[in-house]
Amino acid sequence: MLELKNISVVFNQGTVNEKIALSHVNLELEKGDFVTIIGSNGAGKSTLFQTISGAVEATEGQVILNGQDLSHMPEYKRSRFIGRLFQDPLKGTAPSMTIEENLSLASQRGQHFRLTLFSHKHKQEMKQALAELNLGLEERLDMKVGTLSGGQRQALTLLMATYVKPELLLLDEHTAALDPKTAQKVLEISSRLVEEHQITTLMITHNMEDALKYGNKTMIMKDGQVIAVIEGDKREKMSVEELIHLYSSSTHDYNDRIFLKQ
Ligand SMILES: Nc1ncnc2c1ncn2[C@@H]1O[C@H](COP(=O)(O)OP(=O)(O)OP(=O)(O)O)[C@@H](O)[C@H]1O
Repeated sequence: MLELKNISVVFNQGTVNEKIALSHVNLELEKGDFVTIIGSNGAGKSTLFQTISGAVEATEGQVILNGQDLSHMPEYKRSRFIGRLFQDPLKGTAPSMTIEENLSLASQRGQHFRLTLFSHKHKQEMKQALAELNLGLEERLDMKVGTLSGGQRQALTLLMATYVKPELLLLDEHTAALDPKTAQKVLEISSRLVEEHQITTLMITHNMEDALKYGNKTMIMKDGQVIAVIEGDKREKMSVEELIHLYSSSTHDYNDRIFLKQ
């Protein structure tokens, strides 16, 4: 489904500022896999997402999705079938447009955008999808998105990213800027949407509990490399303490956000 073949990313190659952000990363995912990614600061997690989404071109290696080599495809073309959410709830939605207008744009992913409002049937479908978020947004279609709270906005962004099912969804610490209660709610919505629609998903998190609670695989990164992928029985039985132990053997940076949170 998603194959990363020997991906390396070197920034400022050949200069004094040369930085190897990813080094020979290999990964093979099945359709519907939901992988949580943890790793110390600077491990290369965001660079990995940048490389998959096309914001950064790999220095070496290939990104293959459903058999198609995306390595040289520009980011805007990949965005037709790769959804991405960021930490900042302000990204991903248009604040001066209404909820309905934002969802109208999301429903046209991969087509030429036209700002058309929904037919009655589509409106009902949209209301149903909003109702499933359980945030009361289905009664506020005319509300400007800029007036929503961070959690509501991130849940809406999530709905928009999955409204037309993407082939791959990248969640880049998308709940890190929310308060803990709202973060859990948005994570639960994420997990439900991903499972319902069987969307292959990668999620970066600094929360070890969430890394084990959500998804079916957990990947640990260090110094630009994938050092472990935990899955199956081993993952089922793994406690947060064991994961922290495994993780801590990969980093000695005790200013790392994971340690500061425990
Ligand atoms: N555009 C860039 N130019 C030069 N170096 C970069 C660039 N982007 C990232 N890096 C470096 O590459 C390494 C990996 O960075 P990356 O942001 O991918 O790590 P991360 O695992 O997402 O870290 P964090 O958890 O702190 O966000 C870091 O050393 C970073 O400083």
